[in-house]
Amino acid sequence: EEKPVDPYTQSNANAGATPFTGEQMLAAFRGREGVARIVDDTLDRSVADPRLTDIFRATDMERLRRTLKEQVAYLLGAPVDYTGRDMKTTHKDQGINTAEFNILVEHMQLAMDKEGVAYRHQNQLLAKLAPMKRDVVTR
Ligand code: HEM
Repeated sequence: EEKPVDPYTQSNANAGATPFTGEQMLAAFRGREGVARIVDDTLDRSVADPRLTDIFRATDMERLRRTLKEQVAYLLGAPVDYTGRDMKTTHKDQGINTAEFNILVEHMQLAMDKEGVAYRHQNQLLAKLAPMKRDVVTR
């Protein structure tokens, strides 16, 4: 069961970028089921990584898995709303540095490889996520 969070205004703008148009990108990620597998695998790898374990110690993983799946599906053009918080509010007290940001991206690349997502499509998603670094990295 998810833990309650402080009230916030729900908006797709909280996803931090505008989605791809058309159905091609979502198809390249094997649809919402592929996205779910990629997010679960990325988070499994991240939580198990001794370089990141401490960061996720207090995290409601059930909520993170749900909202990250929504966010990625939304950005890939799926007809779904992102119901999570914005990237700046979410990460402001996490103390994440650039090295840790890059490690999580590497885990996501491995997860996308495992799902069989072509590099061209992987890079298109990563290019959309990259500018969020300024809201995620605080030290
Ligand atoms: C562009 C990259 C990233 C995206 C798109 C992203 C996305 C998200 C989302 C959607 C949430 C949940 C929002 C909510 O609860 O409403 C979240 C929370 C969180 N993220 Fe990220 N994240 C990114 C990078 C990172 C990195 C690099 C780390 C650590 C290495 C990280 C650690 C966390 C933690 C610990 C939480 C839970 C915060 C809490 O417990 O309140 N994130 N992230």
